[in-house]
Amino acid sequence: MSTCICLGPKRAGKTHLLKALQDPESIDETTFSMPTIGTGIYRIHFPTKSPNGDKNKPPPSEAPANIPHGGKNLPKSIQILEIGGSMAPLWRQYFEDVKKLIYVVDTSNLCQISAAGVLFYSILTEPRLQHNTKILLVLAKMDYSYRQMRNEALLMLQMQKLQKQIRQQVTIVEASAVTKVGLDPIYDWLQRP
Ligand SMILES: Nc1nc2c(ncn2[C@@H]2O[C@H](COP(=O)(O)OP(=O)(O)OP(=O)(O)O)[C@@H](O)[C@H]2O)c(=O)[nH]1
Repeated sequence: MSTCICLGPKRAGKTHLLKALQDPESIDETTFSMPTIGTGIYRIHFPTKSPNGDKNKPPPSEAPANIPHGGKNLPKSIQILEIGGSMAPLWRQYFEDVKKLIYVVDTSNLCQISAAGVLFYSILTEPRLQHNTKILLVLAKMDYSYRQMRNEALLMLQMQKLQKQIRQQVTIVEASAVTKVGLDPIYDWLQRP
């Protein structure tokens, strides 16, 4: 059963982002990710916070399944299924029992964004994703983009109009796999029940 899936157009930055979430040190500006043909599975371990607020990333082998946190058991890790951009015509096959959906858009490529918005809209209106699916929109490659790009990207995605037409609450995070901007809010979103 797929509980968390990651989608987005070709070369949007999904693999890079998931690798950076797995191991932030594994990605820098020289790293190249091959296009994902089919799907890929990533297990992401959440960084632990020490009492003084510092974050440590335990090696996966040391990570227990769950940790108590404020009286609740928050997951210690999550498995994410990445579906390659070249699989867009087949995305629908993966929409059963999805609890969390990450949609990645390349903010440095404004030519791609309108098409990315159309695909995003078709995902958000999918009946199987109406009730229990939480949505995260990642504005990726922010290290490439200038500050204003976030607003342009949201304009081109027609987010304001979209939010009025859909039932789901969409969380938006700006991120870069290279500078690691945005990784913390993504960990938080992934860890939240
Ligand atoms: N500067 C910068 N480049 C990035 C970043 N993320 C991805 N890239 C570049 O974009 C290329 C494509 O990224 P991928 O992560 O492979 O894209 P994808 O969405 O998995 O693509 P598909 O496998 O085709 O679906 C990478 O090889 C990097 O060169 C980022 O945060 N910053």
